[in-house]
Amino acid sequence: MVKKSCMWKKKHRYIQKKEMAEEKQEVVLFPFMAQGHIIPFLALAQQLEKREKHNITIVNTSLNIRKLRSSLPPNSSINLLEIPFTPSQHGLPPNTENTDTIPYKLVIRLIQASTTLKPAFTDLLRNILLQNKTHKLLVVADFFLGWTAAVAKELGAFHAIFSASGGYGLACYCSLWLNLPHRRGDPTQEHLTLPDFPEARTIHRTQLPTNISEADGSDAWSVFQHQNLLEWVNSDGVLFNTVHEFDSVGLGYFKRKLKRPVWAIGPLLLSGSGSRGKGGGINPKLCTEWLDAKPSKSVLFVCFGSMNTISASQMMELGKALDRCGKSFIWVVRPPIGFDINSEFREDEWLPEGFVERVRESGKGLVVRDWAPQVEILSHSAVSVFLSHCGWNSLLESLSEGVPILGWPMAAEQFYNCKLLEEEVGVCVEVARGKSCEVKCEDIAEKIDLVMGETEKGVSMRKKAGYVRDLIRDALKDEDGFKGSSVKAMDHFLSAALS
Ligand SMILES: O=c1ccn([C@@H]2O[C@H](COP(=O)(O)OP(=O)(O)O[C@H]3O[C@H](CO)[C@@H](O)[C@H](O)[C@H]3O)[C@@H](O)[C@H]2O)c(=O)[nH]1
Repeated sequence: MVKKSCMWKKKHRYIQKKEMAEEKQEVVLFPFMAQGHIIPFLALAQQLEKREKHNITIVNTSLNIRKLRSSLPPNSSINLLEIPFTPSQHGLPPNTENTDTIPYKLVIRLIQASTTLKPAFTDLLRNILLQNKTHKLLVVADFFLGWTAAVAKELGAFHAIFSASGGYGLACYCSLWLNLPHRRGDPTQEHLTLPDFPEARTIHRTQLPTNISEADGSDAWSVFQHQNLLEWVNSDGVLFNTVHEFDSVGLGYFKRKLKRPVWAIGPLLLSGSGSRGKGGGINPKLCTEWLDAKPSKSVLFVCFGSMNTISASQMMELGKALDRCGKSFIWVVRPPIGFDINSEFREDEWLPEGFVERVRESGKGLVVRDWAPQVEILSHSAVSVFLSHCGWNSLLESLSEGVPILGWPMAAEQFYNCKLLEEEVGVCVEVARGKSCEVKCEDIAEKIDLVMGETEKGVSMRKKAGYVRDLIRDALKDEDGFKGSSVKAMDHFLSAALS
């Protein structure tokens, strides 16, 4: 009898819980299939989970869902839903479901292929709506998935674009796509201005990513970007993984263009990056132990994000520069451009002679293959400066810890992220530009010395980076009745989505 009543209570509690869950607003998050996009989406999901007012579902293709599952704690209430996708139907190698396994030139194919997910995504949303009593659905989708806005609109759901990039960088990038072409006509015209974003002042031709400098409006990238940006007008607003205090100019561009609200809710940061990427690399514990043995603010961290790499000659010069400047470093390496990104790393061929043994024996450096626990590294007190490709997540992770940046932008909006942080915020020095520029080891070493040493520039950058770290912490503060700008923006966004 006792057993029976216990079972009844359990069942009753289960039904109650289920009913409560059904009354919550459904939130469907749909990142583009790239680590630099999935990671901040996951951080957003975790932040919404804490509010306990939503049923949260992340949608993606099966391999990405598998990876996401392994990075969620077992007690997480976040649902993961697979959407069918067959890479070979789109001319992609088998198992290509994420930009981290393909060379940059195939990225556009994956982007184009993502538009074919529309029918399956529509069915998935319909099913979620059918199962939810409140019929309240909020869809948050990646800026590359503009087509999802029309789908949400048709189903009566609230839709927001989520940008994993910052406002300023994305404003320059979008403006360039909207004002094509930029191919070299007059060779004396080295500088461009953006007609709808004059705040960026001038952009040098070398700051154009290859796909933009070659675009003529009819190539695959142009066609996609144009269509995608047009679709944004169907959305109810744009969420940015950024901080209003240092990115208001770029955010203003989108308010003006779209006449929609824009919410700066960042930085959305995930910890435990060791388990969220491709794996391999280095054991995070080993990495921390190595850093523990280093003096405070003495280590340079070098990493170019989840999908970029440099040319073989640039890699060689960077290796020589690290040798020459004598600073301690952690360098995440992957095969240079033109070689299979998933192949063995040939240190004898791509790095200076004896480099790996030399740094291992002297204890000066750690050369990590493929993937390192970046967030943990940047938060270690031994780290002084981050040599980065200026992907927006990397920059936010660095600035959240007050670590200044040596910028080596390579693609997409990275050139303008670097420009913002160098020209407007003062926490970055550009060390090189692009994946094909000629670099000299002595120039790189000189810049490393400049920012890591006790130079006027180095001291000022470190001071400013500390100031930006405090700004970021304030933006995220939610205590004693004080709400920082990013917390407030999240509140405003959610109340708009519910109303
Ligand atoms: O060894 C590594 C390499 C990367 N990461 C993580 O991977 C993410 C990389 O993101 P990001 O720095 O933004 O670089 P990308 O992967 O290149 O990001 C793409 O997406 C970004 C957000 O839209 C854009 O700013 C970039 O231009 C675009 O290349 C970060 O969270 C890193 O912490 C690691 O944890 N370990």
